Amino acid sequence: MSETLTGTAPGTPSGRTRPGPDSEILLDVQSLSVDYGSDYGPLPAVSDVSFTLRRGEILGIAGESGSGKTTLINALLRLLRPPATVRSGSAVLHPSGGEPVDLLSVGQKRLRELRWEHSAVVFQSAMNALNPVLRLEKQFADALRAHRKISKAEARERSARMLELVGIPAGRLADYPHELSGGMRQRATIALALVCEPDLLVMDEPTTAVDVVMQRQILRQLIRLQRTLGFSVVFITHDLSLLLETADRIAVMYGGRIVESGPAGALYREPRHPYTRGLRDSFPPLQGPLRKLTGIPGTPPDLRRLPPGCPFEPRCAHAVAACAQAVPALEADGDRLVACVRTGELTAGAAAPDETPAPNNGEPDEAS
Ligand SMILES: Nc1ncnc2c1ncn2[C@@H]1O[C@H](COP(=O)(O)OP(=O)(O)OP(=O)(O)O)[C@@H](O)[C@H]1O
Repeated sequence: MSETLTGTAPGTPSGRTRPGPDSEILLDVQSLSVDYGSDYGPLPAVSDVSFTLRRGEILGIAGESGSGKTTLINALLRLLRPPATVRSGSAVLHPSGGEPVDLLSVGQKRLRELRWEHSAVVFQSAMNALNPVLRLEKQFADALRAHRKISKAEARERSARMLELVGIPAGRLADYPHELSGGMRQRATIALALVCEPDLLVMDEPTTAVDVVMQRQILRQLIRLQRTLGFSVVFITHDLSLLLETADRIAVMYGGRIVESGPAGALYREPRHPYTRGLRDSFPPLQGPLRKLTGIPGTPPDLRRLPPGCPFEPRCAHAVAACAQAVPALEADGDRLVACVRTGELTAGAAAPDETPAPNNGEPDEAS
């Protein structure tokens, strides 16, 4: 199902103008499924995922470890390696000034042109993404001059501007990565990804390796950069609270599927899928009063033995017989899309959890 959310508020907590439903679409992902080949047969790591990303929009994708987030973005970036196979789907990028292109099937030559110029990525291990034996200036210039016909002086000037945009003095271009502090290296990595001013920035847990204070600084910086340069972001994390202040919309993944998506603030404050609620209550909020952290009982699903119905059913305190029978469709529910047969009842507060939830192992599990 295509995600066409309406009713998003015009502003965000950060003061950015949130792209509305009429904003131009940058990326249109439809029915994407990815399997890993194994001795047990194909393991469905991503199943029937659809979403759209608008120009200037920040989309957060949240879910526990193993929910399929990295596989999803690796498919979009064409970084999947065997035994992974894209089983079906399309991911059409509308690059500025160019023809729409399906990232899943485009030829290698065009793909190389699109990288850096139209899409860039910051990985989990952002700290190690810089080449330790090259000064920053050389790394920035190499990226720029591979894609733009510009002089050395122009490349230096652009690199300096980009570094300054992330709060690093231009003079540090002469430094080697080890001469920067951890937070600076992280920000330099983001600046490098953005040096060719791409339309799309994909970030896979970019703040995992830094402390909470640094996390917030980097996220604020990201929002400032987004406001200045106007790119779109797909931001992946296991911590829903990180997305509250950063993302315009959030999609929550479980067992390879999107189980809920909607405007970030509303989804965080009033989650409709029981898994979204469990994920939210697994991490302390970045701001506001502390909540009791409850975690989610049980463990994420084993892809070799997915239940026939809702993948979350074995861990869900609200599960009823119908939940075990068929995978619920992702359906519109006001400002959201939710894949839960009980969404109406749960939203109205009519349903109490069953007396005895049936988690896999009965132990609270850290959602990470
Ligand atoms: N090379 C592989 N071969 C087989 N299965 C894999 C492979 N890589 C990932 N998987 C499985 O695919 C599923 C999705 O993994 P993926 O890394 O995409 O999830 P994730 O949500 O990004 O988790 P994390 O936050 O830990 O990276 C998991 O069950 C994982 O075990």
